[in-house]
Amino acid sequence: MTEVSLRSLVKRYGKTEALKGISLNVRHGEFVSLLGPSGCGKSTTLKCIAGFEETSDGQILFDDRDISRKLPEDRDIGMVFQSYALFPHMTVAQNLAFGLEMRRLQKREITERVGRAMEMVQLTPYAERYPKALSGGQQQRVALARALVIEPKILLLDEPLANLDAKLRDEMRGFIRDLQKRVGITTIYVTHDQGEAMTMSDRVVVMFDGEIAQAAAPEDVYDKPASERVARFVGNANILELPVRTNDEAGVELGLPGGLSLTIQRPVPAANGTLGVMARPEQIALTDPAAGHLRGRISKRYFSGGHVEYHVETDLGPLVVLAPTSQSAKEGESVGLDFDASRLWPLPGRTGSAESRA
Ligand SMILES: Nc1ncnc2c1ncn2[C@@H]1O[C@H](COP(=O)(O)OP(=O)(O)OP(=O)(O)O)[C@@H](O)[C@H]1O
Repeated sequence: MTEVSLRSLVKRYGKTEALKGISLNVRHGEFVSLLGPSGCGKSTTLKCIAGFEETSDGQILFDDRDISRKLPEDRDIGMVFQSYALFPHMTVAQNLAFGLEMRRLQKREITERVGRAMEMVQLTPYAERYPKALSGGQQQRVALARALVIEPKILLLDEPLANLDAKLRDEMRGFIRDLQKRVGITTIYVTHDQGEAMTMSDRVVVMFDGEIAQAAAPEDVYDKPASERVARFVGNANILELPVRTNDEAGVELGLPGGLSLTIQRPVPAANGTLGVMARPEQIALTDPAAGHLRGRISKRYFSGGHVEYHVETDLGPLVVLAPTSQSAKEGESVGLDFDASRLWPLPGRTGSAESRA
C-alpha cells in the first residue's frame, strides 16, 4: 500500500493555471475523492498523478519517491476511465490478460491472475464475451478488474460511473467501495457528484479554480464546511446573516426577528457585528406558527418519497426545510421554524472581522 503526496503542484496549459500549487497527502489504503465543479482541475490532478500530463512545478511522491518525471508505465498505477476504454476486439479474459502479457508474465500466472480478477468483479461466467455484449455496469467492472489485475500500488478512477443510469450508479458505488476495502489499495477518485463522493470516501477533497478549498471526512465537509462556497456546493445550505448580541467563551448569542435569539454554545472568535451561519435543510424543523425561532409561510412543497422539501418565506429571506413525510404542511400555510442550534455552523469570512474561526 502506498502513500501519495502532492507538494505545491502546479499545472499550466499556456496561460491557464489549471492547478495553482495544490498540496495533499493520501494515506495508505485511503479512498480519497476529488470533488468540484467542471473545470476546477480534478482530472488534471489525476492525469498528473498518472503521468499523462507533465507537471509545471511542484512534486508528486509515491511513498518517499519523487515520481514527477517518470513515464506512466513506470508509476505502477491502475486507471479506470468514464469511457471504460476496453479493447472491443478482445474478450473479457483477453482484456484482463493484456496488461500481464505486456509485462511478460508466465502463461500459468496470467491464467491464475485473470481468473482471480474475474471472480473479484463477479464476471467469471462472462469470460468469453466481447465488451459489446455486456451492459454498461459489467463493462465498468471489467475496466476495474483490468486496472487491478496488474496489482498496481495506486488506483485512479476518473468519473467511472458517469455513463451509468442512476440505479446502477448507486449499486456500483457500493461495489467499488467494497472491492477497494478488500484489496486495501490507495485510491483517488474523481467526481463532480457530491453524493458519490460522500458515500464512498474516507476523505473528500473539494476543489475550486485549481485550488483545494477543503480536505476532510465527508461528515466534516457537510457539517463544518470551510467556506460558504463549500457549504453551497456540498448539498443544500441555508445561510443566515445574524446580528451578534453577545460573544464570550461560553458561546455566541445571535439575534432573530421578534426579539428571539439563537445561541451557539461554543466560542466563535472574532464574531462581532454580524455572523454568517449555515443550517442544513434537515436541521430546521417545522413547528406550530406560534412556536419556534422564526415565522414563515410555505411558498413551495416538493414531495420526494422519503421526505418533503419546503421552501419557506421568512423575514430572513427564503429558507429550505427538509421534513419527514409524517409531518405534512400545505403551500400557503403559516409555520414556525425551529433551528437545531447545536448544529449551526459559523462560516469563516462571514464574521464581522476577517479572522478565521477556531
Ligand atoms: N489540454 C488542455 N489544454 C488547455 N487547457 C486545459 C487542458 N485540459 C484542461 N484544461 C483546462 O484546465 C482547467 C481544469 O480542467 P480539468 O479537466 O482538470 O477540470 P475538471 O475539474 O476535471 O472538469 P470536468 O469535471 O469538466 O472534467 C480547465 O480550465 C480546463 O479548461
